[in-house]
Amino acid sequence: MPRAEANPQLNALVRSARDIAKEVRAAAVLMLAEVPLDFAAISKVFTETRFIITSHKPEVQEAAAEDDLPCVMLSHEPQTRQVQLSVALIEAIADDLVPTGACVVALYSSFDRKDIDSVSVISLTEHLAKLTTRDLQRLETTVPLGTLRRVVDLAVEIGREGREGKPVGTLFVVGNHRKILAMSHEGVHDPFRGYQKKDRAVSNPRVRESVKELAQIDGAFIISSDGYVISAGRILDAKSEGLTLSKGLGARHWAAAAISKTTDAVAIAVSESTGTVRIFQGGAVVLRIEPMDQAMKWHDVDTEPPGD
Ligand SMILES: Nc1ncnc2c1ncn2[C@@H]1O[C@H](COP(=O)(O)OP(=O)(O)OP(=O)(O)O)[C@@H](O)[C@H]1O
Repeated sequence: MPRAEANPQLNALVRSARDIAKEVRAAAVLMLAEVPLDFAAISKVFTETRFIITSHKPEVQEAAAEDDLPCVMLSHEPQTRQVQLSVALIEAIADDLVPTGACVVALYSSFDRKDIDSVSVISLTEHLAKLTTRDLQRLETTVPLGTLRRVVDLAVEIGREGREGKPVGTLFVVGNHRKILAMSHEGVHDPFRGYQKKDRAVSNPRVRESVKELAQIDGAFIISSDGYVISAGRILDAKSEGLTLSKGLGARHWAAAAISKTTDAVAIAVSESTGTVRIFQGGAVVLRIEPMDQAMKWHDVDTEPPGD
């Protein structure tokens, strides 16, 4: 495959990235590339640090594969560089290419459309605490963003705080609630039965507290698209045949994958053992959020992506 020539600017930036990575003990150097470069030659500079390519361009992904280098594939959507880097880092963690808490040096183009012109040092702990609304928007779900964001926030809080010093795991299924009810059965007597609608809104702080308390019971919370708790303690009956999940994920995560495969609902699982929140869509993990020490902040991205 033909490769773009490396110019002196790129060579200088690559060497700087290598030196910075060494200085800050970065776990990897991540290059967000727009055109296929001679990645094999560039990787020779990184003798002590892992070199990862990321791109939404198929020709760049092919070039990385040809050069035998790890590549995080981005989907083709108009996004800001910041969002592309966020997504790439989340995916790199999910693929076990870099550990959470690590530091990564990123090489990308921010002022120029194609030529790499910038180097950033990104601390993954701080970075991942700043999920952008677009991280959720890109999921393209029928569930309104407001509902999704509230439930994800709740899940992250449960994963981070647990209850009375004990870790707590739980499961939320959001959207298409009639179908989800039909595809599940009562595990415990529904603690929300008989409550008025306003006392079941996930936007209500009192309801959020109840959900956190009830997260300790077995089964899943079923949440409607418009953000009301429909039921709690439901055992999902969807079959997990034909699905693949990472090693170490148990029954709760298989149930989340299965229900998101058989319906267009979004399943959000909080792991009891690690506090990690995984968002499932179409039978697979589409977003993974590691537990943070500090509260997660949502950042709206208003800048427009650079044109193609
Ligand atoms: N089909 C299901 N529907 C709803 N909840 C389920 C289902 N299967 C399991 N669970 C819930 O998952 C809990 C724990 O299961 P398990 O430990 O196997 O899950 P896991 O995926 O390993 O998650 P964790 O990381 O939290 O341990 C059960 O106690 C139950 O509350």
